[in-house]
Amino acid sequence: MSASRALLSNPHAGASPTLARARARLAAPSTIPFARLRIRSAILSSPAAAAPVATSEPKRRISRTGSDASLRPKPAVLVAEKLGEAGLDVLRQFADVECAYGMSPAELLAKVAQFDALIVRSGTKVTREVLEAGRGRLRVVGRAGVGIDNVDLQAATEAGCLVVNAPTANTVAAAEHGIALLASMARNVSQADAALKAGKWQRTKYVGVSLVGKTLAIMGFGKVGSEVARRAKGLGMHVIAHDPYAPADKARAIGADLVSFEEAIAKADFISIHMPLTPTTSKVFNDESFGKMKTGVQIINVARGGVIDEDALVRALDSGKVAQAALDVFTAEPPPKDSKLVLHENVTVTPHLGASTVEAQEGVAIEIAEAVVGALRGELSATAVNAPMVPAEVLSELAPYVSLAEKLGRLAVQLVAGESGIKGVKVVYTSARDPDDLDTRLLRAMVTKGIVEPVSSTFVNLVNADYTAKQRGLRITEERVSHDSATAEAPLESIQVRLSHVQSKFAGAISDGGDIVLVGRVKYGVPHLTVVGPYEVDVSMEGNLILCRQIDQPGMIGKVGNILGQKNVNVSFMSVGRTSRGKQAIMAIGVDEEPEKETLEKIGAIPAVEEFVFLEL
Ligand SMILES: NC(=O)c1ccc[n+]([C@@H]2O[C@H](COP(=O)([O-])OP(=O)(O)OC[C@H]3O[C@@H](n4cnc5c(N)ncnc54)[C@H](O)[C@@H]3O)[C@@H](O)[C@H]2O)c1
Ligand SMILES: O=C(O)[C@H](O)COP(=O)(O)O
Repeated sequence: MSASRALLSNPHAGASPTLARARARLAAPSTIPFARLRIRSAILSSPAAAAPVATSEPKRRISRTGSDASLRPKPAVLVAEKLGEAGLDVLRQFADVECAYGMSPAELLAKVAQFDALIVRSGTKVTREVLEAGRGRLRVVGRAGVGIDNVDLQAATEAGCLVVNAPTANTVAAAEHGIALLASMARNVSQADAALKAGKWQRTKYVGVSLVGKTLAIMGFGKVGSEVARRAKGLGMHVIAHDPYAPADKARAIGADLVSFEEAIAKADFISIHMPLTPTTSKVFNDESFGKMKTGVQIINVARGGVIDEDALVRALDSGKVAQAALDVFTAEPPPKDSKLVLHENVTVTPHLGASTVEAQEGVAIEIAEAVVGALRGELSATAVNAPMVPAEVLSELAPYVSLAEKLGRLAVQLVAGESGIKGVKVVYTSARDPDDLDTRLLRAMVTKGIVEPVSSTFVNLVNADYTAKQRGLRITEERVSHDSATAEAPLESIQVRLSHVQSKFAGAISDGGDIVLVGRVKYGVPHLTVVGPYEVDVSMEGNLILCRQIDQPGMIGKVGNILGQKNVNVSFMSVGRTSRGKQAIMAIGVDEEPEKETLEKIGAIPAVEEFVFLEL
């Protein structure tokens, strides 16, 4: 069995022979490059043992953890924002803890190199500079909360620094804050309160609207959104939800109907936003979407400010299209003092208080403290959001398959129709290798990454993939098919990703069994897409892809190529697959850049073309 396989084995199985071998290899510094040893040490070994302190190391405080470890310094943890006492207690049992709240960026930069771990909330920017300054010592960043948009994950990964968060402990607090804003906004509580304190008794001016029987649209049906839905049902509201990736049965169980974005915003009396800030959701609430809402709609946002175009919201409030908004989060935090949005008379604001309850802060503090201590001990973390821990030789063999697995997942999720939730994912590996010689955990993780990351703020890696899939109700099953080949040189022949019983925005991707099916293989080290639904194609998975289903007839390649060529869109690959001559065919076209909407529409307007879809790889 190869060493690479050993390192992909279950890390929790401490006594397993594979892990023992992996550890033995790592314990032999003469054969392991230092960088790899350091990466590994962040996951499995005791940090102090794995990274002995050089005598020249500056400012390292030495305190003793007991006779057994009398030569080991305790790790040092810097807590940069208010953390609950229960969490601090957990940390203090293991590490030297310094709480330095309210540091300026310069103070943080000056201090960070003295610590093994840094804990922040959303108010501290953990920038590339901070991570560079901590390089060599800082090994863990703990985000005491969900959103990690204030941590430069790429820089952390490059610096070999593990980032962990606390994704569950503040869910209920955020949901309760959403409900508080909903009720308070509907009854003008903040405006009436301010007026009365200014001496005005205005009973007629502040007549509110009732919640019972009204339609609430939950935009983003994840942890917080589904808890808001539960509570709104209790208030007698009719709840609809939009989340293209949420399981429909979870929504049904709560009594919410999953609908399209358009339907949700058109039908809602109240809209509550709970989607993460991603390139797709950035400013998704804009002039166009406000225009499609009911006049007098009321909007709550406790997710991230950037999902709303704030200037457009001011315009919608001024015109009366949006009657009121209640906002806990802003594009810039804190927002400018003269922000028209914050000062608008029909807007209720709170300073990012969603997670700020006594209970949530204690819960988050414990959740993050345990995650940070575990990471410092070198254990695998269920809430790691990055983890550069696959050794080089494993990656060099699996790298193209890792990329293939992620790209198949990424393509598959983009083929899912807006209203349908993903229920089950099946990954089929065809390989000539003995099953024991192929650990598919990394590949499965990458399929999950491909499916989840385009639609969420979650970062998926080898450590947190299964956890993430479970959290999202994604059932991933795997099957191995033996490939009768003379050589087992290549680890895999092909990978198939199958999304069961979903609707697709591209009917050609649906196989006979009603599933979205994609198959890919590695050719000359490059991932290729080889099957879409029932069609065989062969297209390199680089850049972007246009899939086009048409009646099989001569001249189609020329027509499509011409349209793209006229618009200077470079075609990298083109492949046609068909079920039988003269019937339907699929054209897979690799393009270097995204064609303009009109160019794609021209392709769609070719009479023989039945459907097309543009996909980002
Ligand atoms: N105000 C606060 O203090 C506070 C507290 C907790 C969470 N949050 C924020 O709330 C948001 C949700 O948190 P969560 O823990 O529920 O996350 P989550 O990942 O559990 O849920 C997010 C949901 O949004 C869905 N989604 C992704 N793209 C979408 C799209 N284009 N349209 C509709 N839905 C889409 C995802 O499928 C997922 O189900 C995050 O941005 C988080 O940072 C804020
Ligand atoms: O993402 C989160 O967890 C919330 O936005 C809370 O942020 P906070 O920890 O700064 O309150």
